Amino acid sequence: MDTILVVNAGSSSVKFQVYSVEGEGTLRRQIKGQMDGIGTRPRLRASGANGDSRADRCYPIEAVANVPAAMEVAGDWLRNEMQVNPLAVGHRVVHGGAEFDRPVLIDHGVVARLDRLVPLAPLHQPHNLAPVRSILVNFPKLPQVACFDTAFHRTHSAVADHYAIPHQLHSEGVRRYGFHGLSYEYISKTLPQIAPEIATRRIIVAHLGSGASMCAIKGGQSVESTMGFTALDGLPMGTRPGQLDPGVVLYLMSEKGLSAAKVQDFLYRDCGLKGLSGISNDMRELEASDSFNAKLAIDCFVYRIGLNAGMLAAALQGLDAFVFTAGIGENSAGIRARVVEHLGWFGVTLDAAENARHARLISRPDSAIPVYVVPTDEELMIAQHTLALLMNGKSHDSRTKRVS
Ligand SMILES: Nc1ncnc2c1ncn2[C@@H]1O[C@H](COP(=O)(O)OP(=O)(O)O)[C@@H](O)[C@H]1O
Ligand SMILES: CC(=O)OP(=O)(O)O
Ligand SMILES: [Mg+2]
Repeated sequence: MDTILVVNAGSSSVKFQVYSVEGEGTLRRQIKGQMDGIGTRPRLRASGANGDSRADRCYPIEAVANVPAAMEVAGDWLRNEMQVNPLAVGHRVVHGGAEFDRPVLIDHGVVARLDRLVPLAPLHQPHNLAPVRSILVNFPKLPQVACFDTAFHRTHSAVADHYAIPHQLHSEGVRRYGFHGLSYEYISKTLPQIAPEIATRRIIVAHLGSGASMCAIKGGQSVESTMGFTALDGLPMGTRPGQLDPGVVLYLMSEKGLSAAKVQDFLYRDCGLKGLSGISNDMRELEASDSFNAKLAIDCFVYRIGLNAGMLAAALQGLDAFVFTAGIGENSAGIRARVVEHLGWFGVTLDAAENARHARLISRPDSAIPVYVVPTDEELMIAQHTLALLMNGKSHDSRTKRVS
């Protein structure tokens, strides 16, 4: 069977899918799995084509302490127990910089150019590139495709993409890229089937996972994102602070004597829900906790989502729908209810029963706008892009290029 393997390394999980390639270039999912809870409660779960369980294994925290360890466990399982021997591999690569505005076939030159972006995504890019390199060495003939989190946001206006800093820095690439683009692309492509009446209108999508961001989408295209140059900006995340006065960074360096490397580590690993709560970066643990600081962390998280919704509604000049997705957005009825409360000023009302059962539409009929829960599928986007590049030598979606 001809298959495509998709690898998606996030900040707290490694997700993978295997698709068979059938007649006329149709993709059929054969295996879907993930190792999540990395660093807290590592668990490998995978299912087959019919949703049948293929694996459900918990690991001691020290056995899967980080993303590379998770990748190794998942890779061994796919090779040795599932005998996966793919035709091509599609990778999520978080940062495509100014150069990569669409998926690309990988060679050594591409890897070298993507390697230069490691400082702009230190929590992800090294993990994204590690399997790419290992496959290039061990299976040099196996086609590999890189699909970027940043690409979907290349439709932003020049105004949205500029920081108010001297133009020279913008030309060098210091600009607002935005991330989670594969997830937003999937939602944007899926909405015409599930909610055609709003699909081309003004939508905020809240991708609330270990990394979290929100995207303003109009006419199916990204117009604004809460994330910028790096995946540090915007909402508080599992271990990242989100929006932070740059003065705090100066203070850490000049008054606390932290080196640039220490500040980087601090901002990517010690802040966000973990830093605020002092307990965990994992929303499940915070929701289960009675601690004052766990509650504070959740309060800050939902408050900032509310604030950023106002900002994105301004970018869209109105709002026609709100969509929740990713680990927290898809699974936590409690957080969704709290966020909708913050949208109450706008006339948004929640159907508590539908929210509790994770229905697709969770707002009441009298709500000012509908609120949806749409499970994301970054891996399907990657598989489609990978197949399109294999078949045509071009990307699945040649998006309108930004004019700037
Ligand atoms: N049932 C749940 N309730 C609350 N939070 C959940 C639930 N399931 C997953 N999550 C949260 O989702 C987050 C992981 O989301 P995910 O989108 O998989 O992140 P990433 O891709 O960045 O690793 C974690 O904070 C986890 O606690
Ligand atoms: C860009 C980013 O934050 O990704 P993730 O949510 O997968 O960590
Ligand atoms: Mg993710």
